[in-house]
Amino acid sequence: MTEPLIELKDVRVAYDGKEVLNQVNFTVHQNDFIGVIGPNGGGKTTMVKTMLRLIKPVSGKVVHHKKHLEIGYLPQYTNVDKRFPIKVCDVVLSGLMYRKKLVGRYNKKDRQKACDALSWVGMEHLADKHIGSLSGGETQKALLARAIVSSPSLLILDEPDTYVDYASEGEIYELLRKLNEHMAILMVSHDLGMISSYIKTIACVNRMLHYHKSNVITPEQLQTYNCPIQLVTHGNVPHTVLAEHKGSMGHAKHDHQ
Ligand SMILES: Nc1ncnc2c1ncn2[C@@H]1O[C@H](COP(=O)(O)OP(=O)(O)OP(=O)(O)O)[C@@H](O)[C@H]1O
Repeated sequence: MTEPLIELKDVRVAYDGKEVLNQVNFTVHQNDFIGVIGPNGGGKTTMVKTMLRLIKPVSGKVVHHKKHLEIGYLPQYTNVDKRFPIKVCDVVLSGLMYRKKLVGRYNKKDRQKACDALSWVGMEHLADKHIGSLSGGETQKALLARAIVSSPSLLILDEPDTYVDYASEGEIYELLRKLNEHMAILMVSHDLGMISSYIKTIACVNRMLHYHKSNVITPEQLQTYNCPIQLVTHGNVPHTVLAEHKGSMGHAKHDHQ
């Protein structure tokens, strides 16, 4: 077993007294690539925000196992104002901002980190462009570069495919596969079919969390985990088989590899 990075212990979260997460016990280890799935409103984003300590649980604990655990985060809805005249490289640099005492005081080393992050996502040639001039997929990659600029131990992505088209999705997931050689990844997705060949394990979140130690899951297992999501098949995008089933939920996948 690899080193634990972050752990939720008996976590319970509520908004205005309404419980959203209950008895969540979950550990992310080094090298993990976990797909977080669940129905709308099941508590996926809430769990992510709890891990990031943006939300305080009503009870239970969030343990960061490293003293300064570096976490890169790509939120579901990003607040980049495209009308704001900021260059792509400055957006990426802003991923280092919280470390800086004064905004804007980036040194040569920071700029090199931003270049490296942009090169990871294949966008170094767009460094001096205005963020507003990028396409949806390019913007998403710039934001991914921002999330990895601090070389985090853990990268958390909340539905990274929200703004990208079908072709760019595969490209982004391939990139994540390479990044996973350097950092653990936890990715919320509504589309298990698309991500199943990239992830290693699955966390099903619907108020409670059920951890599934494989990237192959059946509709019956989803039912047992009380995780009612639809499994949709995708054209010829490579993905592993979601095991054959005879149940009534969703559609079984077929192997395209
Ligand atoms: N700030 C908030 N205040 C009150 N209720 C909230 C807040 N944020 C989320 N909720 C509620 O908590 C529940 C879980 O929301 P959350 O965003 O965590 O779910 P999710 O699984 O990420 O959903 P989706 O798949 O639709 O993005 C929902 O019922 C939502 O309306």
